[in-house]
This record gives sequence, structure tokens and C-alpha cells, in this order.
Amino acid sequence: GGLYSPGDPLVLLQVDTLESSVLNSSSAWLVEFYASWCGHCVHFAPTWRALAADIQEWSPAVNLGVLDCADIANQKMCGKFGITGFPTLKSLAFCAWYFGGELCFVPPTDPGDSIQKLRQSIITNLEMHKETWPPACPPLEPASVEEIRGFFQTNNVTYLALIFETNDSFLGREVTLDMLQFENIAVRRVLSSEEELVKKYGVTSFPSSFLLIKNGTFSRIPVQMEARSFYTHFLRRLPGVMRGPYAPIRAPDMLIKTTPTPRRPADRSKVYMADLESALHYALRVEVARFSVLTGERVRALKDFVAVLAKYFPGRPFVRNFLRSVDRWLRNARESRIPYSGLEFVTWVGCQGSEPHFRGYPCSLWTLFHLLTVQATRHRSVDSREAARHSVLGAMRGYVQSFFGCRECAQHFEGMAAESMDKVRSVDEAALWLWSRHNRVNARLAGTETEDPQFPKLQWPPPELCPLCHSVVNRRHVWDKAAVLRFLKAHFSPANIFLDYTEPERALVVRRSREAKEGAGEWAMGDGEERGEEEEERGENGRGEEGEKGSCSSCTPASPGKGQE
Ligand SMILES: Cc1cc2nc3c(=O)[nH]c(=O)nc-3n(C[C@H](O)[C@H](O)[C@H](O)COP(=O)(O)OP(=O)(O)OC[C@H]3O[C@@H](n4cnc5c(N)ncnc54)[C@H](O)[C@@H]3O)c2cc1C
Repeated sequence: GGLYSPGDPLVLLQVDTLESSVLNSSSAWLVEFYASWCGHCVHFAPTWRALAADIQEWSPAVNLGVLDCADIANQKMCGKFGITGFPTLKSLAFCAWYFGGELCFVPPTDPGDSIQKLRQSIITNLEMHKETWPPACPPLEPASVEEIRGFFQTNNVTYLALIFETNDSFLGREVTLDMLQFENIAVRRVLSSEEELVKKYGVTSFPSSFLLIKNGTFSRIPVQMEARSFYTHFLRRLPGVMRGPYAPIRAPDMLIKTTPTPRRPADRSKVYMADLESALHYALRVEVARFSVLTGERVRALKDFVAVLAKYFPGRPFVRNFLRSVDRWLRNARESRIPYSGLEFVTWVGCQGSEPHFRGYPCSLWTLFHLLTVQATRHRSVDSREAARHSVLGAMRGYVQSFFGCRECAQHFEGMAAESMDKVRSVDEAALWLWSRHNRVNARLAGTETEDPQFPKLQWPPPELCPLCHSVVNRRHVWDKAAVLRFLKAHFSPANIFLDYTEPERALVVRRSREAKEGAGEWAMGDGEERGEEEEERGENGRGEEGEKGSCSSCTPASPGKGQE
């Protein structure tokens, strides 16, 4: 389930229905690619729904759809469309790209736009595709004197409504599309510059509209206001005008399979390895993989992120081996371009929301980074270059900037980072910095529609988790930072990570692509036919069966003294 339901006046697409209904369709499609976990998509959904309702009548020519890129099944398709942030609007214009492999997107519309602006930009986009005009779409260009003169000879309708307007007005085109499903009437726009027609009908104000009847008579359309809804209301009630047999496209909705996710009871005082591993997979295999090729800043961000993970992630041995291999591979890769492909399992436990669009990935990403900042306090680095390479906050900043799909979240986070991240002087301060910035985000989001009612956004840790963190001075709440730091170190410690609901161990492999040409490689996680040097690196308890139950102290990279550096 995503943010939309089958009752909404738009088409819920899935990877299979996208192929069958959108590609090669006789109408134009505007598809919102969203991620159900993305707060800004939650905010945008009412706008998109309202737009769909507003232009429902245009549906033989223009259809609105949605595709949830957070749904693993759709991931590849989203990658194919080059979706790198959410929400993204793309118009899939009816041209032959599916056959020719050519993508013909129009520039995405700004999700902050009003319904009117979005509606008008649909028309503008349609008009940019003159050669590939959707067969189901009526002509929208201005009418000429000749066309009007011979109109009733060439068209079998009783009425022709002429909307006189200035060039920049969208009214005529909107009413034309609004009347698309109605028979026995046509609507054409006439520009105010079309002097002969303006004179002929005695038009004195723009916009205004005239009704021509097949028997040769004409009259001004009497409306209270020269506006879209008044025109369509009048025209749809003319005698002999009725709705045609067009049936809107709804069928694909039926194909949407929603498998209810089982509730996984979780304890709020614990951290779950399933969330952390899911965050890793989602980050590396979904978010990073959205970019078909990585270059420049993104390569650096990925390298820093993986370096930090390889050093600090207290994972099961096979995950740690995997991270170290990726790190090594990324560091040694001379190539500046790194293509790769995807992988697919994600289970939320501590981050499971009461609805599928709550919590999940962003929750696990916060958890992962808190854990990493705390792990870093356990490794004192002597070499400052080494320390810089393993700066958790720097890696988080780079990751969020380069890859985090919720682009507005990324902007907010970057704002906070730019303001104060460089003032952080120690690993302890880094853990506290992230804690306090996360609390700022919690405060900003409390009470908004992205808040899961069952997990209200509170200042964290609440008194029941850490009584000592809170005190009151002069009747004002104050945090005891030393207590908070102690609490963070205990909460995000390997001993507090539980393995409930983790997937069984898999061998995760980094390999050079078989097809790799010179200068390019691939990295992939697989079921592991190709175990290379990673095999030798397996930890002492390679199978980790004990570790499947209880906490994860046995799967940590060892305590500081044990020399994992
Ligand atoms: C970098 C970043 C920026 C974001 N910006 C936005 C935004 O601008 N707008 C938007 O709508 N959403 C944003 N989000 C998403 C949002 O912050 C939440 O992650 C999401 O709404 C899920 O909330 P949640 O209730 O699961 O708890 P989360 O806030 O995700 O927290 C996850 C878990 O971390 C623990 N926790 C909570 N607070 C703290 C803390 N202060 N210190 C340590 N641990 C803590 C708790 O155990 C909590 O369950 C952002 C996410 C990230 C990762």
C-alpha cells in the first residue's frame, strides 16, 4: 500500500501495469513517482489527488498515474526512468520511446505548484509534442477563419462553442478538454488577434464565448462569469449534448496486490539489526542504485559512506565482510564511473509504522547514523587524516546530499550541517550533535501529517527511557548532556542490538562485472556463487547461529581494545 487508494481518481500503477497501460497508450500520461516513506510525498498527495479530480474529464487524452518507488517490485522501473528524488513528476508522452528505446520526457513540474499551474503545464507539455500528438486528444491550437467557415460541413455535430481569448489564456483549451467526453459538441479557441472572426461575431471582451449552431444561428453564451466551470456547466446542459461511451481507465487498479504486513512487536528501548541491515540495503541497493552511473561528488559520498560503514558497522560477520570488500573495492577502483545493479529485502521492526507510509527507511537511516556516531566514540583514532576519512557526520552529510531520495529533507539537513557541523570537535560531540539535530527535526515535524499517530514525534530520549537525561532548572526543562551521551552510548551499543526478524545469513559478494569494459566495473550483492577473498575474511563465528537470537554483542567488530583497526 502507498499513499493512494483505488478510490482515488487516478491510476495506481505497478511495474506490470505501467508497461501495459502507459507505454504505447493513445493518451498522454503524467505519472508521479513517489516514495511512500517520503514526508514531502505525503504532503504532495492531496495536491495530486485534487489535480486528478480536477482533470478527470480529460482522461481520454490525459491520464494521471502514480508509481510507488519505495515498493521493491517497482524499483527497477523507477531506475529506468531515472528517478533520483521524490516526488518526481514525469509526463510519459505517447511517443514511440518504448519501441525505439528513446525517452521523451518533458521537464518535470515543480511539486509546489498550484492545481491551476499544474493543469496549465499539462497543456503546455502536450503542445510540446506536436509530432506525437496523442490520437485521443482533440486539437488545441487556435481555430482559423477557414476552419470555422467550413466547420459544420466537415464535422458531424450540432454545436460549436468558440472561446475568444488572448494568446496567454488557457481557458479555451481547458474547456475543450473538459468537453472531450461529450458528444454532439465541439469547442475551439479563437485568438483575439483573429480580426475577421472577432469582427464577424462582434466580440468586444476577452475571454468571451459564442455558441454556433448547425442551422446557422449563433449567440453569446450567457454566463455569470467568463470562467471554466461556468462554460462547461452551460455546454453540458445543451439539448442533445450527452456523455459518450468513453470508460475511464481504471482496470489496472485491480491488479494491485496488497499483502498486509504482519505486525512485528518491537521494544522501544532496543535497536534492531533488521532495521539496520534494511537501512543498509535500502541505502546501497535502492537509493544509490537509482543513479545508473555515479560520478564526481556522488562517488566521493559513496566512498566515504562505505568507509565509515566498513569501519564502524557492528554487523554480523558476513555483513562486515561484505562492507569491507566494498570499501576495498571502492578505494582501489581507479575508475571514476561505477555502474552496478540491485537487491531486494527489507524488514522493518523497530522502524515498522502503523501504516506502510510511516517510518521505515528514514527511521532506520537515523538509527544507523546514531549507531555509527556512537561506534566512532569507541575507536580513538590517532591519525587525523584517518579520522577525517572516517568522519561519520561527514559521511552522513555526503550521503544525504547525494542520495537521500527525500530531497526536501536533504535540503533541511544540509542547512543544519552548514550551520554548525564544522564546530564539532570530537567524536563525543558528533554523537551529541546528531542527537540534538534529530530532536530539532522531531520538533519541526511533530503534529504534521507525516507523524505516525502511534509513534508521536517526541523529544528523545523520553524520561521513561532515560530519567537522568532530564532535569528542570528555574522551572525550565534542560537536558543533562553528559547523561544523554551516556545514554546514547548504551542505547546504540552492540549489546542493545537485537537480531529478531533478521534474514538468515547470506554471502554478500562484491565482484567485478563479467561484462565490465575497461574503465567500468559493477558491484552487486548476490547469493554468493562467487566467493572470493571474502571467504577467507569470514569472522570466527561465520555461521552466527547463536547470534540469531538475543542481542548482538557477539557479532560486533570487537571492543576497542581488540584491535579491529
Ligand atoms: C536526514 C534526515 C532528514 C529528514 N528531514 C525530514 C524533513 O525535512 N521532513 C520530513 O517530513 N521528514 C524528514 N525526515 C524523516 C523524519 O525525520 C523521520 O525519519 C520519519 O518521519 C520517521 O519518523 P519516526 O517516527 O520513525 O522516527 P525518526 O525520527 O525517524 O527516529 C527513528 C528512531 O530514532 C530514535 N530517535 C528519535 N529521536 C532521536 C534523537 N534525537 N537522537 C537519537 N535517536 C533518536 C527513536 O528510537 C526513533 O524511533 C528526515 C529523515 C532524515 C534521515
